[in-house]
Amino acid sequence: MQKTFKNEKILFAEPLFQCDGLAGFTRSELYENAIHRTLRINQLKKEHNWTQEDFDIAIRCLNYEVGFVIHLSMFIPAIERLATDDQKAKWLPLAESYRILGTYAQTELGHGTNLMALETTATFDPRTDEFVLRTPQLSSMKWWPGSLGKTATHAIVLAQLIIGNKNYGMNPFMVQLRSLEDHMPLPGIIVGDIGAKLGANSNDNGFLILNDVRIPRENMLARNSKVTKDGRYIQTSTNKANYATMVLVRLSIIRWAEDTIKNGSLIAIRYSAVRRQSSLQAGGPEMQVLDYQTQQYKIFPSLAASYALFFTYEAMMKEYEIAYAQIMRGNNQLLGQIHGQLSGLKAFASDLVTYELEMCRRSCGGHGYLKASVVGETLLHTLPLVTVEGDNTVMYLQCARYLLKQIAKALAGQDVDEPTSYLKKDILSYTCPVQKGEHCTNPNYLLKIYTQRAHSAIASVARQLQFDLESGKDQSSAFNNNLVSLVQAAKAHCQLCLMKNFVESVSALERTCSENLASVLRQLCLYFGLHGIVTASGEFLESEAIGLQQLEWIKAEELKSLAAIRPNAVALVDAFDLHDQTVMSALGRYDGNAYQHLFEAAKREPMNQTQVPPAYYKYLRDLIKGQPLAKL
Ligand SMILES: CC(C)(COP(=O)(O)OP(=O)(O)OC[C@H]1O[C@@H](n2cnc3c(N)ncnc32)[C@H](O)[C@@H]1OP(=O)(O)O)[C@@H](O)C(=O)NCCC(=O)NCCSC(=O)CCCCCCCCCCCCCCC(=O)O
Ligand SMILES: Cc1cc2nc3c(=O)[nH]c(=O)nc-3n(C[C@H](O)[C@H](O)[C@H](O)COP(=O)(O)OP(=O)(O)OC[C@H]3O[C@@H](n4cnc5c(N)ncnc54)[C@H](O)[C@@H]3O)c2cc1C
Repeated sequence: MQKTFKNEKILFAEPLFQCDGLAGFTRSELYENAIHRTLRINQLKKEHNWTQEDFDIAIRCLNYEVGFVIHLSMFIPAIERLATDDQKAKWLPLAESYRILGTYAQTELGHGTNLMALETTATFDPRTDEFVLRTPQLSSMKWWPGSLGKTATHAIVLAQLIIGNKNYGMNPFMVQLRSLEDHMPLPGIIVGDIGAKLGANSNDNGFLILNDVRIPRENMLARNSKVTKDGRYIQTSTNKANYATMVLVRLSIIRWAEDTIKNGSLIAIRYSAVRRQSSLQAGGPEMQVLDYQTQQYKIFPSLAASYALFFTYEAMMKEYEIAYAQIMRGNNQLLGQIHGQLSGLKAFASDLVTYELEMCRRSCGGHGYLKASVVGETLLHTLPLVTVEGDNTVMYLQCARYLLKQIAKALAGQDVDEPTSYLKKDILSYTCPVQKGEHCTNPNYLLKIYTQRAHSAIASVARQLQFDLESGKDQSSAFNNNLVSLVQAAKAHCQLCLMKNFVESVSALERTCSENLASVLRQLCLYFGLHGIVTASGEFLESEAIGLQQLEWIKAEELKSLAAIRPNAVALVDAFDLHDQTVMSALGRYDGNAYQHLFEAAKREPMNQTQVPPAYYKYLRDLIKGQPLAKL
């Protein structure tokens, strides 16, 4: 599924990219190693004439265990999206050649979600033609930005623009943090690392205090708004245009989520094919645990999610490219649509994979708790995806806000955006397409069920909001009263998007691939659809997209499809074409020698490098020999 990386052999021939050693690394070593890796990939890019796409795939092959993540994923894209042509000409070549190292400093100790409430100020001083940047109190210090702690020489700082006594809202400013001579913080800047995290510890997420730091007026990134020498504020685009970098990163998170769940499902499925435990027949040979229906029930959702997210990322990438091209030409017509879609899908994708990865970990039994299994490590690395780039609840609510606008348009007989075109249908004329058991095997029927459920969830919360407003509640309490239903409506829309992308992509592939392959993909798509209905059955029933009889058929078909997927499960994860060095798991190796690799990993354990541990001489010797213990 991943475009085969023709240079994989070159990459993994280097000891630097052989990951087995990372487990015993300290934070400093992880940090240094990550930087070393990115610089070496850059050298390889030059040595072998790799394209930017090759470079990006190399980073994915290394599971993003590289340095300068925010420099590459936010700092450079922010310059591209928020700077004028002159500013781009000045900063992009420096950033692209790593002569300046950047971060995106938006979140503060006191606020991450509510951007309007950010406290950092950039006050224009017309006497010197400068902005004065200030974090006025403890809660205003920047807190979290990746690479800020120890690496970044520059930051794009998001701050409230103040001219005279007037606040013109959040705007981006290029601020130099450290000397390019000796890397020391510049005057007025206090900067450091925020401390160890649950995962992603190669990254130096940092804090930043700005004490009246002066930057030239030209350092305000001025593609969307600028300040003239005489202190006039000129806005050339919507104030939301400065949020453009976040939209891109939300798209990247869908891909990140896809990559991690592919790893998880691959490890769980390969290991479950190797692992034998018990038997259903007395005295019979022990079964591969993958043959237990319960094991399939635990793991196949992650297999199906891997493919669903792959197709959804591809579809969203196309939508994004169209929107981005328009936006860069100054046409913001698609801004609301792409923001609404990507905020919901970022949340849905990250929710889905963090849940399923834990299922993958559990399916590996005790060995899943070993670092060498890598599933747990992957989960820890993936957990922040539900928070970064907008907490998921808040992102669902952004998506819901978009859906409410769309349904209002539909009800008023106006045109709606293509991804919400289903809202134009007559919701009352729906009849469930599944009228007998065998109808459940038609993915297009399931798609109709998903559509009705999403439509109904959105219509229902829109009605309830209307009712609350008409009963005298003010706007904000009416909204607060319906937040849970709004999130549910957004989830229903996102789940429909995944199902739709899956069904449409498989139909498109059917035209070009063999019937054997097509039928395997159709089966997986069908399973994805059935499983989604069963896990949210309450909502599907409540929306009357299905009745109890349909649920019974769908449940039965879901179980049947587990058995149908089983013979192809290993091939379906092999098809991800992931190198052992990418997956890094002792349990999920291509050769299936899970036990041998686990033992090798144990032998490499630093604790095993001496037979007798230092603690023996300190405590154990006297204890074992019955000697009185020294005062401890
Ligand atoms: C959207 C908000 C929640 C609210 O914003 P406002 O207060 O301005 O909204 P309003 O309610 O007034 O208006 C809503 C209005 O605006 C439109 N809108 C909102 N956002 C956008 C947008 N992006 N584009 C277009 N339009 C937008 C919306 O549609 C409404 O329009 P209408 O009025 O017409 O209806 C906002 O405050 C918000 O977005 N908050 C979230 C903040 C956020 O996302 N911060 C991100 C900080 S950077 C970050 O987190 C970086 C993460 C690292 C990413 C690396 C890749 C992931 C890897 C993670 C895994 C390992 C980690 C390794 C890296 C590391 O450690 O760093
Ligand atoms: C690993 C990692 C890397 C990061 N990298 C960066 C970076 O490079 N640059 C950067 O600027 N930031 C970065 N961040 C910060 C990140 O963007 C924020 O943490 C994120 O946007 C969430 O904001 P918050 O922490 O303020 O959460 P909060 O908003 O405080 O959320 C706390 C709780 O309140 C709820 N809540 C908040 N507002 C609402 C609302 N309006 N309605 C309903 N519920 C609400 C949330 O759902 C959540 O349950 C990073 C964070 C992490 C964990």
